[in-house]
Amino acid sequence: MTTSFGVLAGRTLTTGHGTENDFVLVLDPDGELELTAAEVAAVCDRHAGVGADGLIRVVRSRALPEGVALLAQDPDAEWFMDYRNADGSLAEMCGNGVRVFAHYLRTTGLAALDDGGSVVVGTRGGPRRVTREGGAYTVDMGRWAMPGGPQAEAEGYDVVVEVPGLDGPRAGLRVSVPNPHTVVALPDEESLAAAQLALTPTYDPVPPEGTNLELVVPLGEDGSDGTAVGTVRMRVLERGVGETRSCGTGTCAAALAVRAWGGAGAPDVWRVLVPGGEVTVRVDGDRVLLTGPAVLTADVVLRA
Ligand SMILES: N[C@@H](CCC[C@H](N)C(=O)O)C(=O)O
Repeated sequence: MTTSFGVLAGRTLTTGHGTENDFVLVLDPDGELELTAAEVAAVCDRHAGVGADGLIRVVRSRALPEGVALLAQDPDAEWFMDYRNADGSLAEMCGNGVRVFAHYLRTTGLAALDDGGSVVVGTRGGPRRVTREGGAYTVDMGRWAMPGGPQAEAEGYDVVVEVPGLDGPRAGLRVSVPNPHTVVALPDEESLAAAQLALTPTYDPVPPEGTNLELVVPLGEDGSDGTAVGTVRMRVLERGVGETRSCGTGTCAAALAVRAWGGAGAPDVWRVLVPGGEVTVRVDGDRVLLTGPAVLTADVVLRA
């Protein structure tokens, strides 16, 4: 198959990851690049391209119609994260990507971001403030929601999911942050390992915008320093990608679902263990915050 990088041919891209959820970043400050889904998919292809879970275009908000609308909400959102999944589809938000985006702005000098400092990043899900603390990044991920409403939250599920490799259908809880997630609890790590995420799960009802799927095993709580902290292990099947080694919005969804299942008194702070590392999720009322690392790995020039 011939791979065409199209308008990206000849460009220098930067690669990076957050807990091994990996991205290619392309700088397009004035919004001159009209990317097609095929071009994004060609670059993200792990055999014929650079390889990544997603592509992030780094563009000034004022250069995009959706960015201009966002600047009316938050004039500090100078830069916009134009996020595409590996198959070229658009997504509302990427929790690992927005940390890598902030780290890219800092590393390239496009934004001053000292320790303790912060930057507002425009996304399709709204403006997101990212704060650098001790080398890690904390993202105010904004308001979360459970599309099934209070009834689903109280009952703990609003969708039935069949996952290949697991014995029988499972109850899932939908969470929006604001991209769509479905969280399914499993009893133990053996079941988590048995799930065949290379095969396609089925959902009833079928989520209209598609969904990311998080399989989680709650691992208990620890209150040693006075604040209860829960721990959960997670695997994720990302919409538009496949199984990835982490998903930031997915870790928020996982923590929110496990917290709902725990009922009153469940911790607000969760360590979420993913194949690519660990992040911390803190629920603050109707908002959720995500803390984790961000790494840049290489600059690569695409051949024409
Ligand atoms: N990996 C991201 C989520 C990327 C978008 C997702 N695949 C979707 O289509 O909603 C994250 O870290 O949140």
